[in-house]
Amino acid sequence: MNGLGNDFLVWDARDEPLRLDADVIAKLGDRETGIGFDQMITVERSPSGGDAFMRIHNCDGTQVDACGNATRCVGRLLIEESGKDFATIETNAGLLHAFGSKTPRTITVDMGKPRLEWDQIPLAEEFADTRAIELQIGPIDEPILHTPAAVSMGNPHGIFWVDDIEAYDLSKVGPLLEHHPVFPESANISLAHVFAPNEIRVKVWERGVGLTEACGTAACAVAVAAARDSKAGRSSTIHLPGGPLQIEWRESDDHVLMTGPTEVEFEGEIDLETLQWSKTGPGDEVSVAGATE
Ligand SMILES: N[C@H](CCC[C@H](N)C(=O)O)C(=O)O
Repeated sequence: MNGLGNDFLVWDARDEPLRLDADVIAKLGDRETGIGFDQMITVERSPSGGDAFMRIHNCDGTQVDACGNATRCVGRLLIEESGKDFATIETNAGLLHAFGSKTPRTITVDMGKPRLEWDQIPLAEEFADTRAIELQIGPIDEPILHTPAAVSMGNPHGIFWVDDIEAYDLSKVGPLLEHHPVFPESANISLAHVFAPNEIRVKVWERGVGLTEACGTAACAVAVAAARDSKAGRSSTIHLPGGPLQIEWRESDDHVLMTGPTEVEFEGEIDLETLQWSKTGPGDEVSVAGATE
């Protein structure tokens, strides 16, 4: 499945628990020799009353606690399976609620509250104001990127405000920033440009993955960082390379709502001994226009 091109292997392990070690996940995630994905999502029985538990591994095999685009995809599967118009998904970052919409395959997820304190991101130092922390790369007198905002949506994000997201080689500076010592658990890195009222262009270097077409938690983090710093209102459209996500940082309860599309690319099966895999079923039918609805 994918959400705006951020793609996932979604494994239903509710009947038969699945335990894969990091190097098997990395092998499956390899786009040359494996199936290829940004994250592996394992859907498990929820021990505490959710419709399911969602386990997330980046394609480097690291387990992480939040993945917005995948939450929409799992939400869609659970909603279609149950016939209800909502689903509750338990994650290590908390219980999330997914809601269907009148547009097929478009799902809204309540991603919960952003974490904004230095030790919640987490950051290695006690920054009083996480809207702009001391961090820069490049020549001291002419830094390439500097003073990012820091937000957690259950995973760490560093957000650099720029005037042109294409003016930087994110594949080069991304890894430096992802593993910068100021982020003790590394971080997902976004370049963000507010190009119109409540319209923000974003490009993401994802922790444990690299450049992706989209990142739902980054979209949430950028929208919150912009609102906190009066660069946008509490509702904004985040334009990622793979397409737009609508984000609302709700005033009443501080929750962040993310709305966007989902797509099933194909169904398949994998022999876990040989890691051979094959397609066994189609994905979403593609509309005449060639784009999925
Ligand atoms: N693509 C995911 C984010 C994965 C974050 C992961 N790269 C991490 O290490 O936190 C999303 O849609 O939110």
